[in-house]
Amino acid sequence: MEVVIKAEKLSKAFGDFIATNAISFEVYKGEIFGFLGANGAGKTTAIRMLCGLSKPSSGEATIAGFDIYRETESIKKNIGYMSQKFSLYEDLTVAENLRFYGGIYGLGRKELKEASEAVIKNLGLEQERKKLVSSLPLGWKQKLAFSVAIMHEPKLVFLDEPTGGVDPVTRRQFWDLIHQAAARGITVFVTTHYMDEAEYCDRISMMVDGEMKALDTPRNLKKQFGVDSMDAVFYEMARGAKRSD
Ligand SMILES: Nc1ncnc2c1ncn2[C@@H]1O[C@H](COP(=O)(O)OP(=O)(O)OP(=O)(O)O)[C@@H](O)[C@H]1O
Repeated sequence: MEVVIKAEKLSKAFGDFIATNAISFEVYKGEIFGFLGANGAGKTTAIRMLCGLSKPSSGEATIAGFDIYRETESIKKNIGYMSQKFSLYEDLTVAENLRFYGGIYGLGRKELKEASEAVIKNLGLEQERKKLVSSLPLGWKQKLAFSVAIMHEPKLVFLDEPTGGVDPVTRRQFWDLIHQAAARGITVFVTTHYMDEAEYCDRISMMVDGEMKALDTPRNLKKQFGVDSMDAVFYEMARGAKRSD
């Protein structure tokens, strides 16, 4: 299996406080990897290091084979990123947003046109292409934002609570898009607070107080804890946590 993320004892301290404490794990090509943990568990800090945005205090990691200390430019070209706070330009149309971001990702004219058409068709936005993004429902904006984040076919996409605030049906549709991307070989690294979503991941890791306390398939984790839902696994893991953010 091709390793897309490899982290070894990756740590980040802010003064005396260790936000992320010696986490080690691997994520494979095309895998949907859930990165769970209560607020303040250290997820965002870890993602920032993996994207090459923040220098670790210690430890090693590679993303698509590139070193997170020395090859951050190559990492940026090979990843996509979307968070709940990531917003498209509300005062640009759907088509203009696609053109704008495609340009930033360095797509050529022909590639950009093809990729934009593919997104519009896949999301069924043919009638909306000339509408301002501000006029779209939140769920559509999120689906569009995700599609934009993978327009350049990155090896890996980071999704930081991508579905916050939308209803279960729309979340389900969003996850269909995630599965499509993974089936094309894009690795998906996703944080969520929704435990129904955790069930859709191939493997789940659980961060507690900066440490990675569990890493397995949802099925094995439920078995390990003798419970029948990811909700119960999460509760069992998080209830001993000291941090409350
Ligand atoms: N720049 C910083 N300086 C000091 N402390 C920080 C800094 N960034 C994060 N922290 C602390 O590190 C801990 C982990 O924060 P982090 O944002 O990584 O958690 P998280 O798991 O992503 O939580 P959330 O789900 O709320 O985003 C928190 O206690 C936070 O206050």
